[in-house]
Amino acid sequence: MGLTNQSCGTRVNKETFTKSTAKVDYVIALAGNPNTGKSTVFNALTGLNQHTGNWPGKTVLRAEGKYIDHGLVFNLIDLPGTYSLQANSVEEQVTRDYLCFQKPDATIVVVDATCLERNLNLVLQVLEITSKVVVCVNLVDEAKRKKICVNIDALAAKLGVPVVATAARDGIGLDKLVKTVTEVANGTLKTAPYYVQYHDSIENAIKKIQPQIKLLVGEEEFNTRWLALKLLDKDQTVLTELEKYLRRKENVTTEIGGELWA
Ligand SMILES: Nc1nc2c(ncn2[C@@H]2O[C@H](COP(=O)(O)OP(=O)(O)OP(=O)(O)O)[C@@H](O)[C@H]2O)c(=O)[nH]1
Ligand SMILES: [Mg+2]
Repeated sequence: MGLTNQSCGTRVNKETFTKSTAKVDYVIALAGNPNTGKSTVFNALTGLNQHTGNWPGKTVLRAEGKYIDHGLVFNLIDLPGTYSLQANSVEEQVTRDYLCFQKPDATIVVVDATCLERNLNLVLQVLEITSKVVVCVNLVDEAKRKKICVNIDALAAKLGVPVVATAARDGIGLDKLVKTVTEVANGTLKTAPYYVQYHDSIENAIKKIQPQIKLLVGEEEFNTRWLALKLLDKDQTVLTELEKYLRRKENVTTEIGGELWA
């Protein structure tokens, strides 16, 4: 089945869209290895309702656009292609910081059906940051040509998040992708992500410092297990971003406090 008027940015009724553009109901991130079809998915969903620029302070292209599903407006962010979230490159840092500190309502991880194993490394890393994930197994047409068959249900059961097969260039599977993303974003579809278990010494260290991190950043704010891992890793870039985030939060609280007392 192809895209529907209801779900697709390119085909959505212009009048309906214009009325709703002022508000955004959900923010959705698109992540994935380079060349997996992220921008193809992005363009198919947002059509002309998109704009590009650079990420603040970086020479990395940022594209974002809107689409509508069931009257709700979704802001889609096309993140740079990355093989991991180790922050070894500016692209990896942009993607990791966005997922961690901007906290999108759902994240689509686009993977290549013809080389799934290599792509799953990033999926596992994204799952460590956020549980609100939909895996989009793209290029299934190419996989079929190479006689590769991906067991979508088995993959979903193993990862604990929904998995949707697509051939984005031909618009195949995108309506199901949109529906699944809506369900994950609004919480009607609950996920139970697979977490990598580390060596006992690391797991014990995580247990020790996680409560301290929860006290510092608040329980609901972040995936404190992931932050604990990064701190154990002595990842300075995460510390810097966390400090910035906490400073911003403190300023907002002070401003709100000032308004209340004024
Ligand atoms: N056969 C086939 N080709 C596809 C599909 N989706 C995307 N492509 C092609 O794959 C190539 C890469 O697609 P992009 O959408 O640019 O991939 P990307 O993930 O945005 O790439 P980067 O931004 O460089 O990381 C393009 O030539 C697309 O036309 C698909 O489902 N099937
Ligand atoms: Mg792209």
